Amino acid sequence: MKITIFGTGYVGLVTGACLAEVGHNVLCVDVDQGKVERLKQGIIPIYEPGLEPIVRENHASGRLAFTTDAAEGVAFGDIQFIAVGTPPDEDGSADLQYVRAVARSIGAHMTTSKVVVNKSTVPVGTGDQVRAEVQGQLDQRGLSLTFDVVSNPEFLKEGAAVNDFMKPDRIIVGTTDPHSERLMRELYAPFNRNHDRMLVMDLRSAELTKYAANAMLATKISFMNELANLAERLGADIEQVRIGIGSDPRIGYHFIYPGCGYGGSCFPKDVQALHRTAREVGYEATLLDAVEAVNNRQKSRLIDLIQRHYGGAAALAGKTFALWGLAFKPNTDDMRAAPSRVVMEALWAAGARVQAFDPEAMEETQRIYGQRDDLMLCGTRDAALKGADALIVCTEWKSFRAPDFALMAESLREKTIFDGRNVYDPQRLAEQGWRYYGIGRGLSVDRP
Ligand SMILES: NC(=O)C1=CN([C@@H]2O[C@H](COP(=O)(O)OP(=O)(O)OC[C@H]3O[C@@H](n4cnc5c(N)ncnc54)[C@H](O)[C@@H]3O)[C@@H](O)[C@H]2O)C=CC1
Ligand SMILES: O=C(O)[C@H]1O[C@H](OP(=O)(O)OP(=O)(O)OC[C@H]2O[C@@H](n3ccc(=O)[nH]c3=O)[C@H](O)[C@@H]2O)[C@H](O)[C@@H](O)[C@@H]1O
Repeated sequence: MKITIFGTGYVGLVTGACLAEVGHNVLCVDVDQGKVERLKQGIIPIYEPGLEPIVRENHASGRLAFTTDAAEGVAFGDIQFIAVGTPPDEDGSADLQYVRAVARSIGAHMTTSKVVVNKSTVPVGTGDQVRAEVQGQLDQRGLSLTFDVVSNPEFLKEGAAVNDFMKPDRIIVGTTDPHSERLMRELYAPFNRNHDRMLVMDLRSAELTKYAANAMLATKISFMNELANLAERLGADIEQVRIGIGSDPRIGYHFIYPGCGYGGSCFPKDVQALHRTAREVGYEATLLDAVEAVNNRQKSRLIDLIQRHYGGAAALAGKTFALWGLAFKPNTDDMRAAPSRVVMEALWAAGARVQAFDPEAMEETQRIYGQRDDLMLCGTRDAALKGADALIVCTEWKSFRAPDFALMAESLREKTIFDGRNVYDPQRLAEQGWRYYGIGRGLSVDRP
């Protein structure tokens, strides 16, 4: 099939590459000329495991092409995917300007029937707006062409995007039109061989399913972080509690890791946007409000622990901290809403210096913060420790899991670790003379 995808970000590029990989012909359109030029040369703008080879191979085979020309894009695909950003507006609602702009482009250029598939995460009712934008352009051109608007939200995770797309848990398709459903079944047939993963529903339900999934996942995390803070005060260890509750199949072990808060481009913005949508229809979503508030507080948890250890914010001036993990999670270079940023910025505000290392997000950190006297980007994990007062872990990259603690003790000025992801064993470290602070590990810290 011939597919056009508007937007070559995490979702658009992964979708394009994976659809081409199974044999479809894909044209990706982006307004960012530099990005399109780099993609044509096989340069991938993001770090995403497994993405580069499939982009290169399918581009070379001619099944995956890139352009900035919207008219060319609209002419190409029977299916027109919208996969552009929906960032938060000032009031927390989703900013739909990019989605609307693509819908207008489609209406402005189409000359034959199309199925417009929205993959961006959008508030309930956006499908109607997309339909109105396309129709508005057709009306202006005096054309009467048939088209359908389908919702097909994406559930991939950064860092595992290719695998998630190739082996989806479910494929949500929001349409009541039989022709669109047939087309979507044909499109996704290669991903649907083992058993039927396609769930067809009305468009509004599909739009809400996406927010419901992200809000539920964010709720699990905030719940665990709330419990972690409680465990700390009660002298319990949240890691034991996590395992204890995870063994109940109704709860499960997945996605209940406490930490220094959830980040990334989606949970923070989607929880906010759903909260905003609720308000618009006269419903106060108390739970969503709490999920967000707990997360915002959690991102400062490491700073609270650090201040407590040193006896207040003023005592941080002149100190140097080694910081491992800048990306908002492992296996990505994405730093959008990363907890590390809250930690670094608070340390700088208190007059401390940071020696940071991340396996993939160093360039992104440089791009965001530029050159600063109080930030040293170090080439290796171990180099970041040299002469620092203590270590802070913000992201649980695999290579941080089993460091040589004896060697670390020689590099650091004090044997102190602030572990925002509970990677290490407090008992073992205590035996080796370390001062260890984790999240919700009441046994390892002085109780207030
Ligand atoms: N990042 C993720 O892991 C996931 C994101 N989503 C959702 O998917 C949507 C896209 O997210 P990302 O891929 O992360 O965004 P992104 O910000 O990485 O990429 C968006 C791309 O769209 C391009 N663009 C903007 N206007 C355009 C236009 N008129 N025509 C063509 N291209 C245009 C931008 O230049 C950019 O390259 C969002 O709604 C997001 O919430 C959904 C699931 C996972
Ligand atoms: O809509 C989206 O964009 C995507 O958002 C999330 O994916 P992503 O943000 O890439 O990453 P996650 O693995 O979900 O992690 C999000 C944040 O939660 C944190 N987290 C995750 C799991 C956990 O148990 N505890 C925890 O603190 C991570 O450290 C990270 O900061 C969802 O998992 C995807 O299904 C969804 O498609």
